Amino acid sequence: MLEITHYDRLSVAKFGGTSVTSVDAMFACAHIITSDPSIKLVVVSAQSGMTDLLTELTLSDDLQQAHAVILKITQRQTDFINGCSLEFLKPKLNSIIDRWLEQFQTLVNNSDFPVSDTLRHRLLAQGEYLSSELIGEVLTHSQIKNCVVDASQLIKVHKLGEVGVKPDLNRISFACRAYLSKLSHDSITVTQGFIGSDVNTQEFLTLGRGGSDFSAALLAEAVKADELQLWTDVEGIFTADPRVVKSAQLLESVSFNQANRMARFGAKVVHPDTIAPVMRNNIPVLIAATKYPNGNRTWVKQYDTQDKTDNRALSITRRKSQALITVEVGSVAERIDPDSILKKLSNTQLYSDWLTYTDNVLNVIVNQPVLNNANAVVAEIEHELVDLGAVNVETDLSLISIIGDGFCNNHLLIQKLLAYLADYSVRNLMIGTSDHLINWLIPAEFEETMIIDVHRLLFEDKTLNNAAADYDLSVAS
Ligand SMILES: Nc1ncnc2c1ncn2[C@@H]1O[C@H](COP(=O)(O)OP(=O)(O)O)[C@@H](O)[C@H]1O
Ligand SMILES: N[C@@H](CC(=O)OP(=O)(O)O)C(=O)O
Repeated sequence: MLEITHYDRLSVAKFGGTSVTSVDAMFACAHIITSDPSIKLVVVSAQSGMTDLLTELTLSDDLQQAHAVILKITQRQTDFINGCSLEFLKPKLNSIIDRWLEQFQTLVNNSDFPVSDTLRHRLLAQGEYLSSELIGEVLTHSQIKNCVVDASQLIKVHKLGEVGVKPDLNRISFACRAYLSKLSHDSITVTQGFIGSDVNTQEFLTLGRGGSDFSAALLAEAVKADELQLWTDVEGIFTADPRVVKSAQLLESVSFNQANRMARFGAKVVHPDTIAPVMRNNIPVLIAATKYPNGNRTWVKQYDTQDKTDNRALSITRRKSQALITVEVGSVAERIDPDSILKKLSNTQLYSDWLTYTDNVLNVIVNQPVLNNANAVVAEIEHELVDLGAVNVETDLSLISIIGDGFCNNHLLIQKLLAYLADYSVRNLMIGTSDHLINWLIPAEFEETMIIDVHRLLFEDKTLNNAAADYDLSVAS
């Protein structure tokens, strides 16, 4: 295996959507890179809002609709240039945008609508291609020697049906090492998050919404980085989404396991697949705000002892747009093997990490947008079970989770939580399956009020804090 020997220390820094959304924000990224010579690999997302626009475009029924979205994208780039206060930089950035727009329009004009799956991936990826070229230019103006590399040449994956991708770690590692070993030690590499390609077919692929964190983690693993840095619009991981709970408190340090659970249960600040690659390699992760590079931050790292003994609730998270599929599997005499239903579900994008089977009723929570794409499967299950039981699908739910360690043994906390939840039509409350997670479903309309209230209960209520201490279980202060 090729060794990368010419760096004393190597960090991968990923800059999210808001960090590349204006020229000023890009200069803030440049400042961070200049201040930390260990940063050799930079991963960028699309400017915030761009992937939403590109998604809208991929859903166009015809070229006319697609052109209406192109107009919005063009306006966005005009605003980007107008927001640049450095006149000398404008022509360079303008020429990058013009070239990109021309290629983008050609791609759209040659497309058939509705777009094919292959084309959908290619269109979705264009936001990252643009932002990487733009930031490359800003870095050059900041005297940072850099080279922009196409991530589809680095992030090699296996396409899993229509469902997703599985990274090929050996191929990613080989591609990254081959590339970095040729790079001079005073140059950094800029690449796109969110983008990859199939190892066998070379088919162009994207990694799913928010997937740039995952790209950065895979690259950190591939080059055996000393550190992964996720630069975003908040100072780290908080006790709740700070946009929802103004009094949310920053967590200075969380373990890989804790961060993994928070991400999986909806703390959007980290993509759910990010932690596995860094955890495998014990690579610490810094999460910090691009705007306040010297401000507070969260470290995600190996933390085994604390993990087991801390006994505290750490954060409250939510997964929006959830659907609950309830399948009545039938009476004991004539019941259908729930395995066959699970197999059906697992063959679709309806993959779920939350299911129960009790009293001949199978409950499965899935992401609603995915459910909408998989209606045929729901109909198929419904058809098979028509004589035996019913399939019911409830939509517009949110999955609220409390995540921590050992806090499920805090009797007073549980008592107060249940008393609070009693006033709501809570569904599928899960307590005690593990001592680090409690979660439940709630109609989306109650979600924000509930998060604010439960946050107050967990993290701001002094009585509960004292009671928790009585049980030798402290709630995060
Ligand atoms: N527990 C949490 N701690 C911090 N941020 C959170 C949490 N839960 C959700 N978020 C949201 O995550 C957002 C950052 O993620 P994202 O928008 O994907 O950033 P980026 O585009 O930089 O990758 C924050 O603006 C915040 O609203
Ligand atoms: N462009 C992608 C990738 C991404 O990770 O974005 P962000 O870092 O802004 O969450 C998306 O919007 O889903």
